[in-house]
Amino acid sequence: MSKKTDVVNEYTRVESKRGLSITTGSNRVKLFDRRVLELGRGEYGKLRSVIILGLLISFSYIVQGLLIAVILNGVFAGASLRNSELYFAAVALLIVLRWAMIRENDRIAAKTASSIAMSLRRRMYRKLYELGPGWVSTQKSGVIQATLVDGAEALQNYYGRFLPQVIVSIVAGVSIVAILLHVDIIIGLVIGAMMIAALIQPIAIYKGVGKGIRIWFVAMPRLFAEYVDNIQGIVTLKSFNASQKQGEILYQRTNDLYDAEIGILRDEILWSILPGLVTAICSTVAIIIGAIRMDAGAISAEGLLFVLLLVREALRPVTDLSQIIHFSFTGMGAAEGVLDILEAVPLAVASTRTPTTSFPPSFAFEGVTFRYRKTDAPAIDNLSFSVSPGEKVALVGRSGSGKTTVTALLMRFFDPQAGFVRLGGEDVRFIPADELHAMYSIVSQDMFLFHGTVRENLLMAKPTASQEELEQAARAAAAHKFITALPQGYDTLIGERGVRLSGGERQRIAIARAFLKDAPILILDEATSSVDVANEALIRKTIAGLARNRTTLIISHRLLAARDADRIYVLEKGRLAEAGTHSELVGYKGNYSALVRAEEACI
Ligand SMILES: Nc1ncnc2c1ncn2[C@@H]1O[C@H](COP(=O)(O)OP(=O)(O)OP(=O)(O)O)[C@@H](O)[C@H]1O
Repeated sequence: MSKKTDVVNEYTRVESKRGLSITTGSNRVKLFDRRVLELGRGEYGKLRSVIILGLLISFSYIVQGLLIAVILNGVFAGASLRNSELYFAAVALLIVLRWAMIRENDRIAAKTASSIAMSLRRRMYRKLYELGPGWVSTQKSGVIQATLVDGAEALQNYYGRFLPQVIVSIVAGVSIVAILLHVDIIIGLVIGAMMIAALIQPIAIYKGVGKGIRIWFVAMPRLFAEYVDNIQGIVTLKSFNASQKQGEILYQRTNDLYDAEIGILRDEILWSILPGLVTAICSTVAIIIGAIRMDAGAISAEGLLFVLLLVREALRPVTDLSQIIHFSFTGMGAAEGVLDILEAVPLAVASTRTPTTSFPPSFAFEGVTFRYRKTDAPAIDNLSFSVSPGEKVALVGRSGSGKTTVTALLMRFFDPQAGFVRLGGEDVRFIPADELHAMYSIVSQDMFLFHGTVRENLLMAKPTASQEELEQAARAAAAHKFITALPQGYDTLIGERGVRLSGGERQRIAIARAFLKDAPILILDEATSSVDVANEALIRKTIAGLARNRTTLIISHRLLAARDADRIYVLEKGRLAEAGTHSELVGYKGNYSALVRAEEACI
């Protein structure tokens, strides 16, 4: 498949997913869309000052035209220029006032536009948080970033500049036509019709530009996502010497973007020539019609003068609008990505039932079946198991057997297609997300440390913790010693993803966070997988302390970690294959004992 076909197909796929008219081949012109207008509902209050100033600026041009017509009428009537001094002063004052209003309008419009972008980003961020890791994991992080940054920026101009100008142009245009109709009905009608024609011409070339911009909004996030992937995976790329192949993909994505941009540029050149041409044609037609009407005795010479001065002003709102109409194309292109996020449906809102009556709580899966996507084989298949309050249970099984998916369902990042996940006997769907998440402390193989100090990363688990509490948790996690050896101790910056710490050190900070959170259920998902043998012994000891008085779920494909559990559940392709203690399962000679033999053979 050629590169260009590829991006167009991707574009078509995205468009068709969104049910846009463009895939039907109709290329329907859209400068407004109900969903996009509704999306900006919270922002419209901010536009009031921009619209009022815009109208004042437009009306200042009309009044200026009227004043000049009066002055010129006086001159033609043989009156002394001295009689017009007041009018000259009024024109000068108008020009100064308008200059001040234009400056103020630019300032307010820029401020309003960036406040809209900020507000859209906040809304998207809140929505992403509400959608949670389940939804986010189905998207490319680069695409989300591009939508948050570029999508919001394109829409800020749509709401902050294009929409106010539409209102100003309509009100000013209609007012001028009303005045012209009052002077002469034929001239009013002709100028009105020409104004509509002048407005339609940029929309007519929307077909090309609009589609180009929409393609750009597919090509750009794809390129961005590719860059993010490559930067995040730079170590892997280097170690596999795969940078050339990835470079070719990047080159292709850049070319897609280049093609889209060249297409837009080509249409834009045509579009930038047209407004001037249309203004010249309209003015000429107005002169001809005005002369004909004067010849027919319908209007006076003064009336014609007034009409000619007003025609220029009649076209100003239209040309002002043509100059920024591209904001509507980019806005509509960007809106789709923003709407994808804001209209995504989160899991149904929970009621406010109390999660559990006993501490530590029990939890259970009852006939749970879950597929990540409709067509996928189930990751969890009719799974039932329970964990009693304070019990330490291990979930083991081969890679891909569904262990981590069990955690995701417990945390309600996804809802199962069948069955129930219960916490303290309560269906997790009825427990408010905050309360549900407060029940778990998770230590997993890939704990995320944010760019910030050790202290900030620890406080995430308990923002009100004192230094003493931090140190107590760090000691319990065998982390205090290495933290104090860092250049600034607890105030040491540990960088994005904690890159300045070793895997074992990161893991111990994650365990300290779990100590601080002090939640009644502890989930250990391959908690010791990224540490060396000496550290593993240390961490296993700290984890044993952490598990005391908590309901604990140990997820591991290494059986050493599961050996001491009160009960072991063995998963096989998302189903429960065996259950029992270590000695019972070894004696049973099923999957578990096969895993034990395999592990012993490796050692
Ligand atoms: N986000 C996802 N989208 C689609 N399929 C997924 C996703 N995450 C996991 N799967 C699939 O679901 C199944 C269970 O995966 P899961 O990560 O729960 O297994 P696991 O037992 O924890 O594996 P491991 O021990 O390797 O971590 C696998 O077939 C996996 O490919």
